[in-house]
Amino acid sequence: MNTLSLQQNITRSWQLPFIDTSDSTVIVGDRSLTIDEVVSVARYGTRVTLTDNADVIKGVQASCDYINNAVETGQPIYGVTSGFGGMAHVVVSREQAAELQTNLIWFLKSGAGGRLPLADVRAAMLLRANSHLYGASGIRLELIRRLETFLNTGVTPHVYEFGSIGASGDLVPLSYITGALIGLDSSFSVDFNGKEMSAPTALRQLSLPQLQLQPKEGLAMMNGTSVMTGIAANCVYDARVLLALAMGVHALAIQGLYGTNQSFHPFIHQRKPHHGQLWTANQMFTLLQGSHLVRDELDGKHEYRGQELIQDRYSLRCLPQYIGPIVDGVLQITKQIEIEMNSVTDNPLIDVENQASYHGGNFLGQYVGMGMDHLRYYIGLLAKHIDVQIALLVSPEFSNGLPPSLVGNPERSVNMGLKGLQISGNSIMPLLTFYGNSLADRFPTHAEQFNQNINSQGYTSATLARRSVDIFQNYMAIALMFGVQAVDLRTYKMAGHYDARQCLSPATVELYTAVRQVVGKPPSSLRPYIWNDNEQSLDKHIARISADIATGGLIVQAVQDLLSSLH
Ligand SMILES: N[C@@H](Cc1ccc([N+](=O)[O-])cc1)C(=O)O
Repeated sequence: MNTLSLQQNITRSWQLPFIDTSDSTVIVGDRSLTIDEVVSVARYGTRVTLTDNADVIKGVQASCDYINNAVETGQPIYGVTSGFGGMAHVVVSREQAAELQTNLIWFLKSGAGGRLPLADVRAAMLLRANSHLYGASGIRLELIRRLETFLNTGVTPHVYEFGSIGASGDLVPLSYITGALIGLDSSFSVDFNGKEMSAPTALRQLSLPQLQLQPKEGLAMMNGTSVMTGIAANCVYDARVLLALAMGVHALAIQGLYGTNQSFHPFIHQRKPHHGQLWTANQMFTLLQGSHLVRDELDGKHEYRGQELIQDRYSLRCLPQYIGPIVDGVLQITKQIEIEMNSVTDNPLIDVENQASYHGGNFLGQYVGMGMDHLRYYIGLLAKHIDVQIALLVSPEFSNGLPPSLVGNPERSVNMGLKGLQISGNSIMPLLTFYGNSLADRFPTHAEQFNQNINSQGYTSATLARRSVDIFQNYMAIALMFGVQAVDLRTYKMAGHYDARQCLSPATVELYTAVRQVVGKPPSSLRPYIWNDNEQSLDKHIARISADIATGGLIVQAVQDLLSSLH
């Protein structure tokens, strides 16, 4: 594997500086964080403010008081007055209780591989602060405030891409965040708005002192699902954008193929009313409304069409039945990740009201592991569907008469059209279905002296989802290029010119125009998007479109209605 390009990919979503000059703020601690809020903080630097709810602040302090009292009175509590994991039988004295926490950072400092994207680490810090504000963790407000400061000043600890089995949550990744937060040692490093430096140096620049952890604080910081959940939140956001774009691509392909709108008739779908199927049919119905490039057969009529089939092939006709379960699945994952984001994920948990603490396992990231396994699986299924649509578009026997490989200028007989683009897409699609394989079921049974003997692999599943989303953005770029060229060529067949804006449905014009703008080729009645092969670099177009998708640019804005209806 080319590690350099992998490394570049891993760091692709870095956005610097992480400082938003607008006055919008995300409040943390009200137990209602959304994925959109996580993304706005993680990627676009929206400021964070800890809640000023007095009960919340009191609860945080009360959980610390409970721990201090337990240590003073010598009560046996896991990870406070005992050793960790499979060594939980070891008794830890009051005098060693603080050192136990710092030592936890040291022995967990064992990450490997490349670095997580900064935006994923920022999401993790936000979620860790949110979790701690429930007042069930025994961690000082001062430490939680430090997470707020890091986020608002653009200080992001370096975290490795390997190291967590997603069972005790993300022990190893969170040890890097914790070490940096307290400035434990110069071997902990951070990114300070684009500058690499040691954590103690960053603290000095922020005029913050190094901190000594108190009993339970190390465990509270490191025992949790916040890193995998942060990555997952960013990936779910991206996957929802890609799902909306897939709908847009299909709407372009159906118009390029001169498909019928009849298959999206509400009568059909009300008779099989799965939520996702209804959503998909309804959205496609709207996306095609008013188009001059579809067979308008909503009245229930159908005609013999010579050598063409009387009804469309399955990739068009069964689109709602195929995409429907994917929509339902993505919605389910969204709900589960948002619950995980607003959860307390450490152990033990302190019940201040009843002056008790409970040993449990909220750190097990199975919802994230399975959720990210499923997300990658759904991405693979979406890619497979787009692949067959492209295959129809390039084959005259299936395309209702488009030129082979969507050649623009047939007079130049060396033109081969989008042949290379299809091959490139064909190299990506199998990878996406491959990434759809599950990881949660492949776990080490003996992990950590058999203590963590059931584990989610949620962290690695989430980093794979990040990779799958990145690759899918490239594939989506290719699909959009096919869609745009196809509707131009269909427009020529129907209207004798190449400006598809005049024939497309109103709901797809914006997407079409956004793609033409992003690649720097405005629509024209005289030429389709691709006329001669040697007049553009297709690779540059792929790069521009996928960068626009990754950063929520014009192309994403063009499917905003679809996105906001996805619930
Ligand atoms: N998540 C573990 C805590 C833990 C287990 C193991 C380790 N460790 O490093 O082996 C650390 C912390 C629990 O609460 O039981």
